[in-house]
This record gives sequence, C-alpha cells and structure tokens, in this order.
Amino acid sequence: MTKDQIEKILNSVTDPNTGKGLGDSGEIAGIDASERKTRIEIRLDYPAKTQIGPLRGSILKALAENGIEAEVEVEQRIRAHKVQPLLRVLPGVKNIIAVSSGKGGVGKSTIAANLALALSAEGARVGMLDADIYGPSQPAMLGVNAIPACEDGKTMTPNTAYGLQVNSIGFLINPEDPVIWRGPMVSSALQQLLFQTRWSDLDYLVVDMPPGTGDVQLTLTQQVPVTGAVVVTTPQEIATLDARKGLMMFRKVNVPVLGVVENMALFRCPHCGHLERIFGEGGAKRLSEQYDVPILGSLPLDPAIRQEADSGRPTVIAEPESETAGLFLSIARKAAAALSQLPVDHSASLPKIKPVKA
Ligand SMILES: Nc1ncnc2c1ncn2[C@@H]1O[C@H](COP(=O)(O)OP(=O)(O)OP(=O)(O)O)[C@@H](O)[C@H]1O
Repeated sequence: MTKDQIEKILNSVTDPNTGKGLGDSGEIAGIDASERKTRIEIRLDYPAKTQIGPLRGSILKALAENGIEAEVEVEQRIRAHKVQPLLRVLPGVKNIIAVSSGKGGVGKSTIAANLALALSAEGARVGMLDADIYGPSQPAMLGVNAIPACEDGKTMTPNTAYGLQVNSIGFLINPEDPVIWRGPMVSSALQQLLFQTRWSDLDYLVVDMPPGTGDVQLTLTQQVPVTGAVVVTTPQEIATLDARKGLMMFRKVNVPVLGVVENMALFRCPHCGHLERIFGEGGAKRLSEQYDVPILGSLPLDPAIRQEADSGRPTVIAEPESETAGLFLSIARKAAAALSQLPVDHSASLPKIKPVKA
C-alpha cells in the first residue's frame, strides 16, 4: 500500500475532539511503510491522555480492515498559539484560556476550576489565575488559601492545588473586605497578578474572568494576551442574551471564542431520576448557530457539583469516574482541540537576538 492510501485510511478515522479526520486535523506526524509492519505516528496538539488507548484502537481497527498490520504511536504536543495583535505570549505560559460569562452566578468559576483540572487530568501543565476581582472564588473552590511566597521581593510563586499553579486576588486581600475598585485599579492589580507570578512551563493558564461585559472586562481582554475564550451561559433566554454580548466583546478584540458551555441545562430529580430542562432549552444552540461557535458541552444542575466545588474538591477531583467529571473532561478536550487548530506562535522558538557591541 502507498503512503497516500494509508493516509486516506487514517483520515477515515475521526478525531472525536476536532470532529474531523486525523489527516484533516493535521495529526498524522509520520507514516513509514518501508518495512513489513507499517509504522504510524499520530501527534495530537491537545491533551487527551484518557483517549489515547481508544484512539489507537480505532486506528488499528481501520488499518486491519484494509489488511494493514501496523505499529501505531500516539503522542501529544501542546504548542503556543497566537494572541491578539500587538500583544506577546506570556513567558512560561504557552496559551491563556479566558473563562467568561455575560452575567454573574451562571457557574463560570465552577466551570473554570473543573476545566483547569480536566486539562491537567488529560496530561497538560495547567495554571489558574483567578481574575474575578469582585468575588474571587478559586481559593475556596481549589481548597488553597496561602499568601504566595515572594522570595525576590518582586515576583510571586504561585500556590499549588491538585497539580495546578494558582494565583488569585483572593490570596492577597482579606475575604471579609468588600472590594470596591474602579477600572484602572482592577486592571493594574490583574496586570501584576498575571505578569509578576512565576508561572512555570504551563501549557494552559485558565483565567477566571470577572463576570459581565463592561469596561473592566473589555480592558482586560485587550491587555491580557488571550489565546481563546470559553463563554459560560445558562439556558435561559436572558442569560444567552448576555452571553451574546460576551461573544461580541471577544470578537471586537480579536480573541477567538473556543466555544460555549451550557451550565445548569438539565435537572435530575434526586428522588425519581427524572430529567427536566427547568431553565428552558435551545438558547445555547441558537447562540452557537448565530455566532458559528461550537457548544463544548452541557452540564446538569446537580447539587453534587455545588457541594464539591464549595468544599474545595471540584467534581473532577472528588468524583473522577463520575458522569459529570466525564463531561468536564470532554469539554476540556474539545476546548483544547479547538485551540490547537488556531495559528501557532513561532516567536517562542526563535533564538533570542543579543545586540553586538561595536
Ligand atoms: N451545574 C451546577 N449545578 C449545581 N450548582 C452549580 C452548578 N454550577 C455552579 N453551581 C453553583 O452555583 C453557585 C455559583 O457558581 P459560580 O460561583 O461558579 O458562578 P459564577 O458565574 O462564577 O459567579 P460570579 O462570577 O458571579 O461569582 C456556586 O455555589 C456553585 O457551586
């Protein structure tokens, strides 16, 4: 069989996270058909540790159906992708994912925490920056609340929680104090949190943004080098109207939206197990069609999600084998796969040019 024929067979295998064939997703890294046993190398540009076994299985099956005996290697490699024009990728951070919502209380912080933990569970190095200056909830959700160490008097060492590097405005202020900050103060505090934290070798930094689409959020999306955004909404029409504003805000500043997460979409009655769409339906679908952004997933309204997040052990940690944790992993893979299809930033791999003294 020729390389082209093998490539065609490989492209008939769909990557469940990009929704495209392996060839169309740019994931075929090598085909060596010179020996009796063909050697295939597949490279995923996003983390999917839990799916590597099944994916290898589907590839081997497709090849075997065509009479090809092969050795298949699947590896993952996460690259830095381009950010807004005029901004530079942050040192030590390949990609920033902003998690945002058009309005408060839709579960943005809960989704951000579980998304970060799910990316980590899939094999990425992940950080969390809690930029929700008005109500920082990551210290409580991730069960960590120490003032970050500052050995050189200039930069902060992030705290760690479940393998994530974490910094939050909540570590630096008294949780009892109301935060009444005006726009410029908010953005300068965030600039410090972002640029003066020693993030180490991160594939993704998840930023839990302040809710809403006002001046503060707009300024942040202009100043923070964001690779892609995830917009969280609930199914009510009023929430999706606000989510629309969020989508438009990111468009305005040239930040690609990786997708929409629909939270509290279904309620499972704890007594009879009946599923009910108590907040209506179709809002996220209409949003997705109108703005041509994918729905990354829908989460149920589930008391366990709240209890686990409130007790500092989000669902991905508390119940890693549960159906809900599975939904979070799927959302994380889909968001990262969408990000992997964006233009790559090559500046990080360029050699540093030193001025030569005459
Ligand atoms: N799917 C869910 N099922 C049940 N409870 C949920 C779900 N998602 C979030 N919650 C709970 O709803 C409350 C609000 O969630 P969260 O703090 O994540 O929202 P938010 O959008 O970040 O709010 P804000 O930014 O306004 O502070 C929390 O108590 C959280 O545990």
